[in-house]
Amino acid sequence: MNPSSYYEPARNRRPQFWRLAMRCTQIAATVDIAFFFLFLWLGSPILAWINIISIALYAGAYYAFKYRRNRLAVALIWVEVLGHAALGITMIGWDSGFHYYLLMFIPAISVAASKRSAAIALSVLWAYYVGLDVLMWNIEPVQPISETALHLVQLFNLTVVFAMFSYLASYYLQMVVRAQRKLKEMATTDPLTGLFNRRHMQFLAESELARFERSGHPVSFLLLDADYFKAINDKYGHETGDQVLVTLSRLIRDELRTQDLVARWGGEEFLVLLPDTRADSARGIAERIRAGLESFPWKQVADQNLVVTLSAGISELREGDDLNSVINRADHALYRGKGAGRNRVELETLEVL
Ligand SMILES: Nc1nc2c(ncn2[C@@H]2O[C@H](COP(=O)(O)OP(=O)(O)OP(=O)(O)O)[C@@H](O)[C@H]2O)c(=O)[nH]1
Repeated sequence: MNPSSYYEPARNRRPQFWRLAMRCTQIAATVDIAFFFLFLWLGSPILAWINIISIALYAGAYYAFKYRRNRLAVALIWVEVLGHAALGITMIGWDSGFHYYLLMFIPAISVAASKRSAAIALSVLWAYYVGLDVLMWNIEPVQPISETALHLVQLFNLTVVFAMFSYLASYYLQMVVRAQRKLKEMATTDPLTGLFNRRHMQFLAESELARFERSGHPVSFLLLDADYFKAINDKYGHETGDQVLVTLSRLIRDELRTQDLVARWGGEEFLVLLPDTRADSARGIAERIRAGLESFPWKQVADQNLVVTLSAGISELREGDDLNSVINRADHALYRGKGAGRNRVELETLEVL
């Protein structure tokens, strides 16, 4: 158990699991309604009325879950499944297949309980299952039904358990896929701007470098840095600063093609990788971004006086380059632009090579 979940109340942990448990109580109650009619039809009114008790227990469990009394809900489900299995088996025999339902607890226990509690609960479940089996070797069913009817009940139970296991498996698969997607998103994107984060951009850029080595297609890099961003934060506050960064990211993204990659490289610094683009064309793109920012109605974000500009440095990948060298050249060009008064786009120069 990790420390954060230790301090969380048990009922708040794994909400998807409890939602699934609620859905299962609904399904189980529906199955018991079907059982009620099946046993009436088979001429076993006692077994039919046992299902009414089961439906009441599932209804109780459903409302207990709804009002977050999860412990009570789980207790009611245990009572129902253990009781129903024992009654069904002792009344009409082991071949009725009521014991299959006990197996449904195995994944549920493993997911919901801590390791130690799961080990205890699974041992108790195993003992109960085996105990019922041994008992039925030694006694005859109390209210036997015809062999055909017994077969019918077994088929029904088997089908329900198959369907429920399939449903649980697909639900868990869905949950795992969703969690994986979320984790991937968290590992690769910057939470504020939604752009790639620095680490993921490094990974993507390395692949572009490898592609360049194979194909020799041109690749350009733009390093963009907001001007006087500290002053924006100081004057308008950090929250407005954040909004400026979000808007800036959107404006940059809007000027790029789908194959271009853009990342938040640092606090107020962005790196754009332009595949199949020469430095001259990259300059045009950077100019468009710069001009777009200049003409953007920033008063939407803060007040009338907010002005946001950026400086950009450009480099083009050359043979023998690694990621550091090509970004370094863009960085030098960027700081030449800063030194020359900001709100400028500068190309790399040969002396930095
Ligand atoms: N609001 C906000 N500010 C940030 C974030 N990340 C970095 N900053 C701020 O960005 C500012 C960058 O300041 P500097 O590096 O001095 O650069 P600058 O003020 O833009 O000056 P020049 O780059 O020289 O034009 C710092 O005050 C950082 O605190 C962020 O996520 N949100």
